[in-house]
Amino acid sequence: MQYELSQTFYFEAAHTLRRTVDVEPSLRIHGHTYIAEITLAGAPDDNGMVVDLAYLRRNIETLRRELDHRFLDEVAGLGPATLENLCAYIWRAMELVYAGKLSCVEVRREASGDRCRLRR
Ligand SMILES: Nc1nc2c(c(=O)[nH]1)N=C([C@H](O)[C@H](O)COP(=O)(O)OP(=O)(O)OP(=O)(O)O)CN2
Ligand SMILES: [Zn+2]
Repeated sequence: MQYELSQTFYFEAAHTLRRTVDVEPSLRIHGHTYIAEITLAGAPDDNGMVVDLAYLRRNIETLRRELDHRFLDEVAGLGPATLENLCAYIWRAMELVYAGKLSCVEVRREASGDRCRLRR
């Protein structure tokens, strides 16, 4: 039996974006509230847990500090601060800790209804 265990967190950050539409406002520094969700999949251990959520929250907090109240253009390794690249960045960070168990990373902006999911 496969279980999916998720934890959601948010971060607020600024960025610019090079685009072919809305060129000028996108190049201006602006901010978003991002909501991210990390999903781990697997079978429960003898304690009945896929992973202990307390550890997952600790690892997320380390990652959150790299993104919250940051200018995303300056975050090393992120690239253009799109939802796609944020999913990839979070995936790489979580994959280091939860290698075989990481199943999905989602990043969304509720204000505009934008959402991106990266799955194994
Ligand atoms: N494929 C993607 N396209 C776009 C992304 C993205 O992450 N992936 N991101 C953006 C922008 O960050 C942008 O600020 C959102 O712009 P837009 O869709 O034009 O909407 P608003 O400017 O109205 O957004 P507000 O959040 O309401 O300011 C664009 N495209
Ligand atoms: Zn933006």
